[in-house]
Amino acid sequence: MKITVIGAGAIGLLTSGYLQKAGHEIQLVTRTKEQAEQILLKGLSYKREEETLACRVAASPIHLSDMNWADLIMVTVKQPQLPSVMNDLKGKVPPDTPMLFLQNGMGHMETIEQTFHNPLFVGVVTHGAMKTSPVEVKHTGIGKIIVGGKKEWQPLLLELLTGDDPFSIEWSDDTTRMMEKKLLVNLVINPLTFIYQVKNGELLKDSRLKREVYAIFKEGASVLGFEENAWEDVMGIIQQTRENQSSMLSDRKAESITEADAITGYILNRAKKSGKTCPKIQELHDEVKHIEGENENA
Ligand SMILES: NC(=O)C1=CN([C@@H]2O[C@H](COP(=O)(O)OP(=O)(O)OC[C@H]3O[C@@H](n4cnc5c(N)ncnc54)[C@H](OP(=O)(O)O)[C@@H]3O)[C@@H](O)[C@H]2O)C=CC1
Ligand SMILES: CC(C)(CO)C(=O)C(=O)O
Repeated sequence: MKITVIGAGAIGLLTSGYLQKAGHEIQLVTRTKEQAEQILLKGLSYKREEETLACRVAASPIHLSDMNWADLIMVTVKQPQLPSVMNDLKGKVPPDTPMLFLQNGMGHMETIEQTFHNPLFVGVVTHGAMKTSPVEVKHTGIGKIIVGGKKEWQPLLLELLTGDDPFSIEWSDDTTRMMEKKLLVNLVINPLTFIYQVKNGELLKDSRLKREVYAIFKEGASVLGFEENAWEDVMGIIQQTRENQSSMLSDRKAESITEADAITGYILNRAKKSGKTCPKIQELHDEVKHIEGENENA
């Protein structure tokens, strides 16, 4: 399958590497001309434990990329970058080209559906990935990608779902629940790792942090309607990605806008609609926004 991956960050580089290895042809779309040139010159490499895998992929900056080439377009930019990417893609993607969106958080698909009437898919990623240079990514935690969309479009994605271990892609018939489960994970991990500037695994090592993790889990699970047994799943993903620097902590280090509005902000809105209060999540949200504001003004 010919796949255009938009966003050559941690997830874009990781998925491009593994999908190319699984036999797909990749066009990697960057924001800058400089990154595309480096990828063309050096290829990309993805590192898992002691093993480094390298591959060659096509690359071009978004304003020069051909959106007619691919059988599938995967969008792996972060939530705050989606509006600009959507704007760049408007009128350029053929109406029957399937598009798969792999963002953390919720709320984005409603906006995307208003602009694109293509076969749309949404996915969640539980891998840990850290970009270590414009052409290199470290696979810091093995998870999976779960995707979903309208059932009648599932056959379109079947070819993609044949990814090799440890890069498996699964289909979900219930995208809302799939996204809510991932939202609960990000709610618990991302803001705390951002605030305390620790790797995911530290959340389980430090007893004070673990208590905070549980308090956030309780509030989030109540808003999203999860039972106590969801705790095990959340713990499992923290454990799997213990060596990862969460994507929100990466934002702090890069002084970029975070995905807080689509994670803590989304939960707070949803709680408000159902008359619930989430003091702990409110506190976290305010703290992340405060630090983000300080970075912006620096
Ligand atoms: N990293 C992780 O471990 C995980 C991340 N996720 C989620 O996956 C999504 C992607 O995250 P991640 O890969 O970490 O993020 P990164 O910030 O590493 O990557 C985003 C990439 O998008 C690029 N980009 C921004 N604007 C444009 C544009 N207009 N055109 C083309 N490219 C653009 C950025 O380029 P530039 O750098 O030049 O600005 C950057 O390379 C997020 O929603 C995140 O929450 C989910 C699970 C795990
Ligand atoms: C899976 C996890 C928690 C990995 O760190 C992630 O989604 C993120 O960093 O945003």
